[in-house]
Amino acid sequence: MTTAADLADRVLSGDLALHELEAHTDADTATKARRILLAQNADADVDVDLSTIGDFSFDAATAESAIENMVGAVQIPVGIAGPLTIDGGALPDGKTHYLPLATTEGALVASVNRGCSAIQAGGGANARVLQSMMTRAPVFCVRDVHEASAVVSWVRDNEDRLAAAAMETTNHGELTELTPYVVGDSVFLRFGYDTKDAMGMNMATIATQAACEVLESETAADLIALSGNLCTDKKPAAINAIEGRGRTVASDVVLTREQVKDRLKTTPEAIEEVNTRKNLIGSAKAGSLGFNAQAANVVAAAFLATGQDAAQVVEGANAITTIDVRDGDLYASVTIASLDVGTVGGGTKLPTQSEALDILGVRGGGDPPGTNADALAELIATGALAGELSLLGALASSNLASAHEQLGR
Ligand SMILES: CC(C)(COP(=O)([O-])OP(=O)([O-])OC[C@H]1O[C@@H](n2cnc3c(N)ncnc32)[C@H](O)[C@@H]1OP(=O)([O-])[O-])[C@@H](O)C(=O)NCCC(=O)NCCSC(=O)C[C@@](C)(O)CC(=O)[O-]
Ligand SMILES: NC(=O)C1=CN([C@@H]2O[C@H](COP(=O)(O)OP(=O)(O)OC[C@H]3O[C@@H](n4cnc5c(N)ncnc54)[C@H](OP(=O)(O)O)[C@@H]3O)[C@@H](O)[C@H]2O)C=CC1
Repeated sequence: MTTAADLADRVLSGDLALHELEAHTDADTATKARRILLAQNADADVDVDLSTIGDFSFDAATAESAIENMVGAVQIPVGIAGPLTIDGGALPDGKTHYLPLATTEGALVASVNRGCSAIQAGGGANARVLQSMMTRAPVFCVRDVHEASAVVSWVRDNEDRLAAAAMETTNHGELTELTPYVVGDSVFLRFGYDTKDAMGMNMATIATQAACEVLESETAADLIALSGNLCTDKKPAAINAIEGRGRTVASDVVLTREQVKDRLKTTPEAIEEVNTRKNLIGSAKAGSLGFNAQAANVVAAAFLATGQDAAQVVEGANAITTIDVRDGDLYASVTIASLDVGTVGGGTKLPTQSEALDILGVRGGGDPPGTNADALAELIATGALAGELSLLGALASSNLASAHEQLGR
C-alpha cells in the first residue's frame, strides 16, 4: 500500500507533481502527504507541526471543487449575533434570526450583537433586495471606432441570439441586461444575469463565453479577454456602486431617543453628527466608494461563515449609511450596492459553511429559486446596519478605544 510518507518522498524527488497526489490515493491521504512534505522541507531549526491544520472535521474529498493542493483547513472562530427580526421581501414573517459571523477581530460580534439588540428594541428592521444581477463584461478588439459602432449596432439588433446562446449553458440563469461600452478600438459588453440562488460567477462566465462565440462568428470583433474588468469582479469600482452587482440590498430601522440612550449610550443627534462628518464628509474627502463605517466587517465575517467568495468583500464594502433625526427619533439605513451572495455552489457546499447556512434557514436552492440568496442578502444587510449603529454609537460616546482594549486584545 502507498503511504502518505512514500507519496511525499515521490513529490520531493520530482517523480510526482504536488497536484497529482489525488490520482494515486484518497483525498485525505493526499493532504497528509503534503503536510509531511512541508515538514520535511522546513529548515532544520524550524518545527513545522501541522497537526492542527491537519485536524479538520470533514472528508477532504468534499472540498475537491473548492481547493487544489489541499493540506488541511484553517479554523476561524464563529460567533452569533442576535436575536434579530426583519421584515424582508424573502424572509419568513416573524422569524427570529441569529447571524453567524466568522472573525478574529475581538469586539466585532459584541458590536453587531449590541446593534441587533437596538434593532430588536426598535421592533425589528426592514430589508429588501432591490436588484439581482451578476455581471461579466468581456472586452473585444475592433479596427477603429467605425467598426466599434457597427459591432454595437449588431449587438443591439441581435440581443435575442446572444441571450439564446448564453441561456443554453444554464438551467437557472437568465440574461437580463446587456450594455455595450466603447473605448476607441475596444468594445466591452456588460452582461447582467439573474443567477437565482447561485452567486453566479461561474454560471455568468460560462454563459458569456457562449454568447461571445456567436458575436465573434458574426462580426469583426475579436475577443481579447472574457473578463475585461468592466464587470467589475473583486476590485473597487464605481460601476458596481452605481449600477449594482450581485444583490443590491437595503435595510433600515427607526429607534426612539430612549432606545438609543439605553442600547447605544448616546443621542440620535450625536449619532447623526458622527455619520455626517465621518461617513459622508470624511468618506467624500478620502475619495472613498464606501460611505459607511464598518460594513465590510459584517460582510467579511458573514461571507467566511457561510461559504461566500471572500475576495468579493471588496464589492460588499460599497455601502452607504444614512442617519436622520426624525421628530427626536433616529432613522438609520444601510444600502449595499453590490453584495455577491449565493446559497448553492462554490464554498456554500462545504460542510461547516452549509451548517452556518442552516442556522439562517437558507441552505441550498430556494422556492422559488433566488429566494434563499435574497434572504441571505437581507440578513447580511441588516447585520451591517447593526454594526453601523453600534460603531457610530461607540464613536459618539467615545467608546471605541475602550471597547477594543477590553474585548479585542
Ligand atoms: C463593545 C460594545 C458592544 C460594548 O457596548 P456597551 O454598551 O458598553 O456594553 P454593555 O455591557 O452595556 O452591553 C450592551 C450590549 O452590547 C452587547 N454586548 C456587550 N458585550 C458583549 C459581549 N462580550 N459579547 C456579545 N455581546 C456583547 C449585548 O447585546 C449587550 O446587551 P445585553 O445583552 O447585555 O442586553 C460597544 O462599545 C461597541 O460596539 N463598540 C464598538 C466596537 C466596534 O464596533 N468594533 C468594530 C470593529 S472596528 C473596525 O474594525 C473598523 C474601524 C473602526 O476601523 C472602521 C472605522 O474607521 O470606523
Ligand atoms: N469563473 C470565474 O470567473 C469566477 C469564479 N468564481 C467562483 O465561482 C463560484 C461560484 O460560481 P456559481 O456560478 O455561483 O456556482 P457554481 O459554479 O458552483 O454553479 C452553481 C450551479 O448550481 C446550479 N443550481 C442548482 N440550483 C440552483 C438554484 N436554485 N439557483 C441557481 N443555480 C442553481 C446552477 O446550475 P445551472 O447553471 O445548470 O442552472 C448553477 O450554475 C465560486 O466558487 C467562486 O469562487 C469567482 C469569481 C470568478
